[in-house]
Amino acid sequence: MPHIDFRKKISLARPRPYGSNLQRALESDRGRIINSAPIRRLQQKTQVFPLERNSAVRSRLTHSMEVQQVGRFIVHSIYDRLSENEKDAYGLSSLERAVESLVEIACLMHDMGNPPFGHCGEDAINRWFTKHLKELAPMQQLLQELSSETTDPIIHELCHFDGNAQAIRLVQSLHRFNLTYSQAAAVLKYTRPATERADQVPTDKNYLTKKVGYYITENSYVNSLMDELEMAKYCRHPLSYIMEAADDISYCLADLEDAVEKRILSLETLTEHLKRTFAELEPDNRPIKGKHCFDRLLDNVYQDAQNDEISPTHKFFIKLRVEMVHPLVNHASEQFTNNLEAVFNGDLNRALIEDNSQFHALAKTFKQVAINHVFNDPEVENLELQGYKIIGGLLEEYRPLLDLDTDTFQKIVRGEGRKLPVERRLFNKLSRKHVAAYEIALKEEAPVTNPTLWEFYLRCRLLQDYISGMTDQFAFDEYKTLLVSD
Ligand SMILES: Nc1nc2c(ncn2[C@H]2C[C@H](O)[C@@H](COP(=O)(O)OP(=O)(O)OP(=O)(O)O)O2)c(=O)[nH]1
Ligand SMILES: [Mg+2]
Repeated sequence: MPHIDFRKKISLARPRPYGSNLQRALESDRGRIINSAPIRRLQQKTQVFPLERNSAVRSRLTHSMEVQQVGRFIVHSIYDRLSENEKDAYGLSSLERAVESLVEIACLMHDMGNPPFGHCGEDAINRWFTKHLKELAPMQQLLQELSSETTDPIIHELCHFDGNAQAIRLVQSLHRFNLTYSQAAAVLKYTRPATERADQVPTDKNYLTKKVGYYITENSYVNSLMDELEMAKYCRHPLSYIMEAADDISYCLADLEDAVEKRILSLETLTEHLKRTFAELEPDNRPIKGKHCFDRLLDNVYQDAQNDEISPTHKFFIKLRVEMVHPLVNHASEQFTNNLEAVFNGDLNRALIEDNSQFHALAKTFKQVAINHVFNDPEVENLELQGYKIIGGLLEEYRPLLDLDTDTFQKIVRGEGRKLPVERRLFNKLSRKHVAAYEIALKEEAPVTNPTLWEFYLRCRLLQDYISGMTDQFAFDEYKTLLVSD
């Protein structure tokens, strides 16, 4: 086995270096993230149910805290699995606290770039740009002047807004958190630059690149991070696999618990759906390592819950979590150590728990039941349609800013837009932080040679930053305010 030394992947290096103690550096990363506005905003962002008023139902923040807990658990399980000699050989002996902290904070951060209204928020941004980008006045002009080789990657990128790429942008360009590269790399879930199409990437990296990972504005940052941590092109940081597994394990159960809390499913129908779906995926229904087979296990959990006089639902999910989280965590940690070389190199082209095992079938069962019986609930779909309307409507309202030519927009930025009363007022509503990032990027060396294209790209990004940074409630309120006359 080639040399595996985790000290190469877990280090003090950061864009603006300081200090010499790894533990203190990571404490400082923790502090900056926990005290940050993007983390606080997760409390009003959709996990599954948009604009949810029932506070017992998960927001992205409560979900992220649960992911943190599972992430920690996987780290402990990995360390328990390795002998002292192995830990020494892999450079992991003195890194347990560091790994635990990096994973916990990566888990807390993993959704911070997600827009309001969850999945449909991302989709709504991309639908709007796909439909309208080429109609915007500056783009029409650029399409006439420049070759498609120059414009295509930029168009591709602006039509592929992604919450994961936005998290990297928040870390580097919008908040300048100056995190250790190791901390940021643990959140870098996909490794494809947004200017590249999925079919341009080698097939042995197709999972790692199935979605865009980072934008052109963070390209040089990600290149430095990859150099510093010896990550090859399209490869990941090993700890990102743990963050991903913790997310998968957490939400597959939590989404169903929320559905029961919202009375979309009863415990009885949920139990039936789970049994039926698992039987389709695993017809031989073998006992789950050291436990009963899934049917029997579910029956026991269900019966126990019925005997609880105060809260059968609470009891059901506590028991189900105990029964499911342990095997799934053990499986994730086993996959991590069994595939240590590929995980270390970041070229394991799949998620840890997605290995066609019985555990994979378990996680898939929970996700499948949510897809078939929760996400398509009429109430959820109605709220999502509202989400589409709100995001699309907001972008439409801000469209006048994207129709201006560079010089006119620059006048507004300089406060000289008196003759453009609507555009000036719209501009004044944008976040100063986002505008500052736009202005800084314009002063720095441009990765795109045509200055008009680059400015227009940054202006579109500015709008995407603003809209995606909103909470569900803020987006809804803004929409009502701006469309008051309609
Ligand atoms: N309402 C609704 N929720 C969904 C749908 N599909 C997935 N979800 C939920 C399941 C999870 O709680 C959560 C996952 O959110 P993410 O946007 O982070 O997706 P995921 O982590 O699977 O993908 P990623 O690789 O991070 O882009 O969204 C859907 O079609 N409708
Ligand atoms: Mg995600």
